[in-house]
Amino acid sequence: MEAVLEVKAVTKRYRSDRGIDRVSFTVYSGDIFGLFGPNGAGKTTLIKSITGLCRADAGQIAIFGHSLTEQFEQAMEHVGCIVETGISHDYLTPYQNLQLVARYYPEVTRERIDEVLELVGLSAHKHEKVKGFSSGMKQRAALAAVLLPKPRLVILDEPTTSLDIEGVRDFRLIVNRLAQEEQTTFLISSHSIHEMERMCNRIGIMYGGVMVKEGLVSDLLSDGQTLEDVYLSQIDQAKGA
Ligand SMILES: Nc1ncnc2c1ncn2[C@@H]1O[C@H](COP(=O)(O)OP(=O)(O)OP(=O)(O)O)[C@@H](O)[C@H]1O
Repeated sequence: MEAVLEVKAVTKRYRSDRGIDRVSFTVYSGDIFGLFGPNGAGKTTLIKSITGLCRADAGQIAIFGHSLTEQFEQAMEHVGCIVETGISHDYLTPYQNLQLVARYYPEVTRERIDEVLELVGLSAHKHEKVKGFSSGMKQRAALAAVLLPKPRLVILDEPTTSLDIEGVRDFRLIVNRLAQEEQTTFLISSHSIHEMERMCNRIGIMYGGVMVKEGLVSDLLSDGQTLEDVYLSQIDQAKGA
């Protein structure tokens, strides 16, 4: 199994003395990796460190075998990410937004733009300005832009926050479909284990800046436990430690 993302002993401390401490984990090709933890656990800090939006104080990160610090461009070449808010221009339509993104990728065709709009469920709205969209529709438009060049690793920070129940279900279907049809690997953070339970094959649980548990969902579940049981018992243990 190919290691797509290797994170080794990554530490990032803010001036507040909070942050993340010696976080290590690996995401393998084809994984849908769910990164869970309560507010302030360090998920966004970890994702920002992985995507180069903030510089880790210590540790190593490699993506597709390329060091993030020494070979940033190669490391990020096949990565698509949305951290905090996705980028889409409000005064343009989703179609025009995708045309803009496509200018950076000569291999992206008009058919691919239509395919991605269909995938995220925006075909019927592709010629309406993003300005009038609900936050869930804006999230779909941002996701379309990330998926356009067929990234091999997609990193999403809290992608389901503005989605309604149907939107969460659609998101899950999109992720599963891409994992199967385009062999896309995912790293997705969330505080809602319910939403991700049916999607992830591997999870990491963070608390207080530390990765308290990590592994295959199939290994973590035993004796009829749900992922929520595993999550809550890990958080309780970490609180008591
Ligand atoms: N720019 C910053 N300066 C100082 N402290 C920060 C900064 N960003 C985050 N922190 C602190 O670092 C810790 C981890 O925050 P982070 O945003 O990574 O957590 P999170 O798991 O993503 O939380 P949430 O689920 O609420 O988004 C928190 O205690 C937070 O207060």
